[in-house]
Formats: sequence, structure tokens, C-alpha cells
Amino acid sequence: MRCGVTAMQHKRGIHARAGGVDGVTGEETADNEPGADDPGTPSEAAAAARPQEQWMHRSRKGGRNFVDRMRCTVAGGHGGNGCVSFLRDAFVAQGPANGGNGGTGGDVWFEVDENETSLSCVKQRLRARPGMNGRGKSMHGPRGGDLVVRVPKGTVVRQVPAVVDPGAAQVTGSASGTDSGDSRGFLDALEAQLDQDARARAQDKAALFVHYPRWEDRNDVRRVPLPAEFRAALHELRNPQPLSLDLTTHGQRTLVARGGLGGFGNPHFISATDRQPHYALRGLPGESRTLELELKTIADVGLVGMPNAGKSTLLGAVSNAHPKVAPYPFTTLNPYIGTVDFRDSFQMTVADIPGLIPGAHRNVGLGHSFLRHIERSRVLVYVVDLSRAAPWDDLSALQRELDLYSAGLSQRPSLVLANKADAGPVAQRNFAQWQATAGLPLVPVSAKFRKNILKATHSIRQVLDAL
Ligand SMILES: Nc1nc2c(ncn2[C@@H]2O[C@H](COP(=O)(O)OP(=O)(O)OP(=O)(O)O)[C@@H](O)[C@H]2O)c(=O)[nH]1
Ligand SMILES: [Mg+2]
Repeated sequence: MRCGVTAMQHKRGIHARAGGVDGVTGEETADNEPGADDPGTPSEAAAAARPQEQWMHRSRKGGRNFVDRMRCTVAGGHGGNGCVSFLRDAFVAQGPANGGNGGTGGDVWFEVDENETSLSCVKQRLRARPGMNGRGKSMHGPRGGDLVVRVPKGTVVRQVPAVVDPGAAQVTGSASGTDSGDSRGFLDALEAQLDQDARARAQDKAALFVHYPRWEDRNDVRRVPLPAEFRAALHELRNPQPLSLDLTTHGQRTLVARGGLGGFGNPHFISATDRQPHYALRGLPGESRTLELELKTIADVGLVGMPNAGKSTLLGAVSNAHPKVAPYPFTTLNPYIGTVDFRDSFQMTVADIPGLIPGAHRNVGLGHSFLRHIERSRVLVYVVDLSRAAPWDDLSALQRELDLYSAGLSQRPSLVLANKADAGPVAQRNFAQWQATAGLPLVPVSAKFRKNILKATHSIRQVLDAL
């Protein structure tokens, strides 16, 4: 299945796993693997060792496969119709009714799969299989198959209106007549409306039945009472509950559109006055919804920084993920997750989030699509370029953007990784000056040359442990 293949591609590329932070020895990690100082262009030996990751890395280039916001319609399968049938046998001229019930339509479910990292595998129209019609000899139609849609962990689902109901607008229009004092007109209109509603209801009801050939006119189904189960299903269908979900746990399965109830066969309508009912109930349509899906990446740690600060280089240094690294801003366009394994089996997921610039909260530089991935991180790690003139200003600007996007976001447990500490005297001077006044824990690192990486990961873990 195409979707399944996509899932594996993402698994290999975006969710790369570290060889073990504790498994390597401190600052010597630069020699840990060939081509380690530039994770964006690993040597051939390293590429041969990870052919799948490399392949995946190419497929994600430019972020074409990544979707973190979409709309889709979901619809349960239509219920199968009940059957109108009578026993026909030798010496039995007019046998009893024996039409089977229709099968219930399949349901649509969302199932969280942590191996999915993008909404690209969710189709825009999702419909479960319909139930089969009932048949003669009391054969009930089988149930329609369910549709299980895999969605990434962190998907937020909201129901949005599908179409404007013109009928509702009409009623509002006649009600406004009361305000103008024209009460007679309003009552007439209301009566006509109720009349129309009653006629419509009768028509609706007639539409619910299926008739024996040439019995359409002889059957007066308006007087036929609907079975209680059917009435309840019809009521639910007419008054749907709005859906709002936050799918955060792997394996979590949630019903998003129920299949329609199957219709009842004609034996269901045998009564004292009608021993041979020549009608049966049709199946009901499945629930239908328009949903807005938004992926908010869930990771223990989110790397927050200006473009070019070295976030991707850092992710490559602490895990075996290989996000693209280049000396120009906005190299990373999608969140990229790596897993850091510690020697005591502790694991933490780290998300490399695309760079933020001043005004990101107003969606400058696609800020919104990046900021939404920060919201779910338990710990924020600010990656700041120490070689800039005033790195502390960068930190303040980042915190301001977070707070303007979502009040109090910068109050999350955080620490600062002062990157590019290798960048000569400017970096050293900046660090000395900043250390004296820093309000957050400040750890100098050189992601490119893998210096002080172990200290950085342990500092992050300390913050996580404290939660
Ligand atoms: N000297 C030095 N250069 C670094 C260091 N870390 C990263 N760089 C360089 O900085 C440039 C940007 O690095 P990236 O990792 O792509 O930066 P980023 O923050 O992911 O950038 P965006 O994806 O655009 O937001 C690259 O040329 C890196 O080689 C470091 O510790 N020291
Ligand atoms: Mg990057």
C-alpha cells in the first residue's frame, strides 16, 4: 500500500536514533564517525552503513512530502437496505415475509501511529465500506468494513462546517418579521413553514422505505412506526455532536464517523393489521464530517533558534539524525526529530524546528507553521549563535516571539546552548559577558566540531528529569 511505504520512509528519515550519547566519550565525539563534522555530507562509508536513511533524506529534500495542516472529509459507510421478500415453496402460495436486514456501514477510525511524521499519508476523502443489502430467505447483509486511518502522534482534529444550510437562513429571515411588528405575516409564514416541514417529514419518511415491485402506491408507509433503534440512529444523524480531538498516544484509536444503520427487512413490520408487509427500511447514510487536521509535533525537547544558529548541526551531533546543514538561513523547513539514547536506557526525543525571525508570531517567515511545533515540547533549548554581535538580544527576541504567539510559552523549562563557541575571541568575549548576567542555564558548545556535546545533553536531561 502506498501509504504504508510513505510511513516507513518517514520513520527512517525523520526519526533517526542516536548511537548513544553515553556510549561515546565526551568531546572526542568528533572522531566518532567518518565525516562527523559535517552531518549534511556524510562520507561514502557512513552512507553505505545507512542506505535507508540517506534515501529518505533525499526524499524529504525541499519538504515536499511534509504536510502539517490539512482538511479532509470522513464518512461512515452507508447502511445496507432491508429486503422485501416472501417464502415461496412448493404448495406454499403466499409464504411469510422473510426479507433479511441490511448490514451496518463501516466506521472510520483514526489511529495514532508514532512512525507517521506527516499528514501526507491521510487522504482528503475518507469513506468506509457500505453494509450489504439484506436478501431473501432471512439472509442479513454483512457489515461494511471499517476504515482505519493512521495519523501521526500530535494530530489535533477539529470539525469545521461543511456547507451553509439555506433552510436555516430562511427561518431566520421569517423570524426577523416579528421585529418589524408584522406578527400576522410572521405567523402565516411560520404555519406555512411547519406545514412544509410536516410534508417534508412525510416525504422524508417515505424515502426511508423500499417497496415490493409495483407496491409503491399501495403501501402507506407514513403510518408505519419506525423501530426505536432506527429512530435513535436517525436522531443522532440529524443532531451530530461536533468533534474535537487531540491524538497524543501511540495506538490510540478514535471513532470519527460512524457507519449508517442497516435497514430492517419486511418481517420486522408484521402486525395484526398487516400480515404481509410489502415494504422494508432502507439503510441510513453514515455520519459525515469535514475535519481540519493539524500536526503539532510532540518531542521532549524543542530546539528553538534564529536561522543559521546551528540547530540542525546540533541535532546531528547529539543523535544519528542527519538534517540538512548549510550556511544560509531557512535550510530546515520542517521539524526533524532525533532520539537520543542514554546508557541507562533513558531516551529523549529532540525536535529540530525551523528558524524563527522577528515577527514570526505574525507569520513572518512562515512563523506560524514553525511555532506550532514548539507548543508541545516539554523543554525548550534555545540555540544561539555566540559569534553574533549581541547573542543575548537574539535570545530575548526568540522569547518575545514565543510569548506573542502563545502567552507564557517562554516560561517552559529551558536552557541556552551558546553555539559556535569555537568562533574565536568574539565568541569567548560574548560568552564571558553573557555568563555574568544570564537568567537561564548557559552551556557553551560547538556543534560543528562536537565540543561539549556530552555536557549539553546531560544538562538537557537534568531539566527533563526535574519535570
Ligand atoms: N563555526 C561553527 N559553525 C557552525 C557551528 N554549528 C553550525 N555551524 C555552521 O552554521 C551554519 C548553519 O548551520 P545549520 O545547522 O544549518 O543551522 P540551522 O540553525 O539549522 O539553520 P536553519 O535550518 O536555516 O534554521 C552551517 O554552515 C554550519 O556548518 C559551530 O558550532 N561552529
Ligand atoms: Mg536547520
